[in-house]
Amino acid sequence: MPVEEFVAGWISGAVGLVLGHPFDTIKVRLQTQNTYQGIVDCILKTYRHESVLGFFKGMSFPIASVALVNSVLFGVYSNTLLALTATSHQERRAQPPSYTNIFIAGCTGGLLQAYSLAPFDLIKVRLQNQTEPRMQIGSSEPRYRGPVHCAASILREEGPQGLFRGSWALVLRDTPTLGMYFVTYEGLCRKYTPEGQNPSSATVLVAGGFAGIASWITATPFDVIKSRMQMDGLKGRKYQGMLDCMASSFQQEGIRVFFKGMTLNSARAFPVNAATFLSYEYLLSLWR
Ligand SMILES: C[N+](C)(C)CCCC[C@H](N)C(=O)O
Repeated sequence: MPVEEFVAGWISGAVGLVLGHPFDTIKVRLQTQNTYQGIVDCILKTYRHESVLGFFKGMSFPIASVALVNSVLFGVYSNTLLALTATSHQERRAQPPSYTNIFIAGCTGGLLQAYSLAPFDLIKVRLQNQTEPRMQIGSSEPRYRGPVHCAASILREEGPQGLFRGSWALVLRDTPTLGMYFVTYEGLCRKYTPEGQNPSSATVLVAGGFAGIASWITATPFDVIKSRMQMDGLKGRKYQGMLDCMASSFQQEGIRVFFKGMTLNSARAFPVNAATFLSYEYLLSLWR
């Protein structure tokens, strides 16, 4: 089993993650809190109230877990393709796998990454939604003191299944859209690369960026539901389950609710996934 794929997935994910975190925080706040007028308002309020640090809330767990999550995604993807087509990463330029196989492998990677991501993503979202400024004497204490305290409190108050709140929505968000992610990436690389050659760095950047945008645009409706399910349970239960969350969000806010955070998801997706794929391809070419 090609171990390099797992390691390359990890490092490249971490690079992308730091770049994209401020976008992510604003998005999560817009999806789950109704106190902001829009993107600019949310950025200004966050900055005034919490300084630059506010944008980086909840980042430590994603950094720690991206090793697991991204190595699962890229590792499972590549090894599923290996099982389906009997080609390794290096052989795939000469013998390109079919888009159906790429899609199946991407969905498999997506399904497994969603499960490994669920508890870390939940903690991230809970911390991102704490708007208390950090390290100010006399200001009100936030509910969670940090990621470990957050995890421990959820475990104590809601039991182990509490850590997987929203994971159904997360699985639905990630499975088909990660299939699409790899199909878009491969498709664009093939289109702009002469046959049998490796794609140039510019091609990898652009293909990675657009793969990110395509998959995030389609993932946004379930992303909203996922974030709301994850915040539910904090102050009692508002939703009976995922379907109830969808129905009541729709009733209260109309169809627009499913597109909350779409602009930010797409803006974040380009740099994050361009950096992710570039470092991924670069690392794999080093280890060849
Ligand atoms: C499938 N969906 C678009 C939801 C996630 C795609 C994940 C790709 C990358 N780790 C990122 O954070 O952008």
